[in-house]
Amino acid sequence: MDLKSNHTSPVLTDPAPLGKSRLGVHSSLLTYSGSGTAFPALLTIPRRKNGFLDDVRSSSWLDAMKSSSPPHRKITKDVNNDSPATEYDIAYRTWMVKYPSALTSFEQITNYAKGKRIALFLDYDGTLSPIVDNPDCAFMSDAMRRAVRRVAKHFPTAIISGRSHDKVYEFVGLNELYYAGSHGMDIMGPVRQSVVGDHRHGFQSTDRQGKDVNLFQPAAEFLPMIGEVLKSLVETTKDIEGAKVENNKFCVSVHYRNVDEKYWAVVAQRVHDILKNYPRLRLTHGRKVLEVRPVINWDKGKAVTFLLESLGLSDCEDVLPIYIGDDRTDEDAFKVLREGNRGYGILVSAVPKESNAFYSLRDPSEVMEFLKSLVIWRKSSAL
Ligand SMILES: O=P(O)(O)OC[C@H]1O[C@H](O[C@H]2O[C@H](CO)[C@@H](O)[C@H](O)[C@H]2O)[C@H](O)[C@@H](O)[C@@H]1O
Repeated sequence: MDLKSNHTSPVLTDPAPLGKSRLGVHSSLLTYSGSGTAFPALLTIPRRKNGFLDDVRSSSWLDAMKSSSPPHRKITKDVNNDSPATEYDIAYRTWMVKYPSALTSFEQITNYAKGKRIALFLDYDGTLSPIVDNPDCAFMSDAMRRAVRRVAKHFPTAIISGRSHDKVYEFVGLNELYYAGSHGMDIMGPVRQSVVGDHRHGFQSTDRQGKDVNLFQPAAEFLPMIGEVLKSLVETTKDIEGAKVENNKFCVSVHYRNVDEKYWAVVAQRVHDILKNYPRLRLTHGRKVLEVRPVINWDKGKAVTFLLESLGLSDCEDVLPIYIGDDRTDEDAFKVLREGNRGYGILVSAVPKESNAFYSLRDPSEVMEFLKSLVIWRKSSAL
């Protein structure tokens, strides 16, 4: 694949081929065992001549869909309490040896942060707001909003979300932050002439308060294509009960959280069939969501690098970026921080999973506790 290595253009010149590498789909098909009557009357089953649903019936595809958002489990927090530790508790605690809690390791983190400027990057869904069935109702609590507002007073803070920029701003509603929507493909950052000049996708604008800002939209040319695909996806999933298509401006999310598991393969197949016609778009798995996005060399990791540059905080020994996120797409940011030995990724997860993060937090309530602790630490260290 020939990437334009020039930092100014993240657009791929040679679209990735359809198939395994692009869609994560294996060619080995599982037999479609259900009959037409197993589906609701409204649902048209995409059938192939050989009686198989192709591609997406592969076990890896469905496994990825199933494992994309494990059910929340209660962890026995207190090691000394009376209830016996379950196998799951033990597995989680073992996992935490590798990814220690950012709360219990707080002193270690702040010791390292002494004399450094912390830059904070936060994912939204599953990090600042709990995962809920209806994506339109993923509100963050007032207490969390206060915690984010306070932390942003002390450290430059940005939200990097898969949602559209406008939607995530609507949920968070704080003007003291920087926002990057569409997995970092729609960034509103501080004005720094050199950064705009360096990037052909950047331009100056004003924010909601009339303040000068830099906008960076590396996938701008994909807007018409995304609009077209959005329409097709809405149309093709409209008869699947519970399926929901969300417009994230430069990306499209197809939610299957509320679809009966028996029909997940149908959702995947329909999405796959549409995307066959769009080699410049790719599909990634989020938490019970299929995310359609442009094939460009840009992700949350690149967005972190871009924002650090915009904030004048890149290549500074005295800067410690901390990124907190729960999703697969956050791994790109964790990786950038880990590989560059630049800062800490903190994975929000209640279940053990492999990650490029250094630390972990169990859920948004622990994220809030961590943010509050940062503020207390900063205030006390300023005395
Ligand atoms: O990068 P993020 O801010 O984490 O956004 C990723 C996706 O988050 C949202 O979906 C997820 O949260 C929903 C609300 O809790 C939940 O219903 C859904 O199952 C999750 O996948 C958002 O709706 C997507 O568009 C984002 O891509």
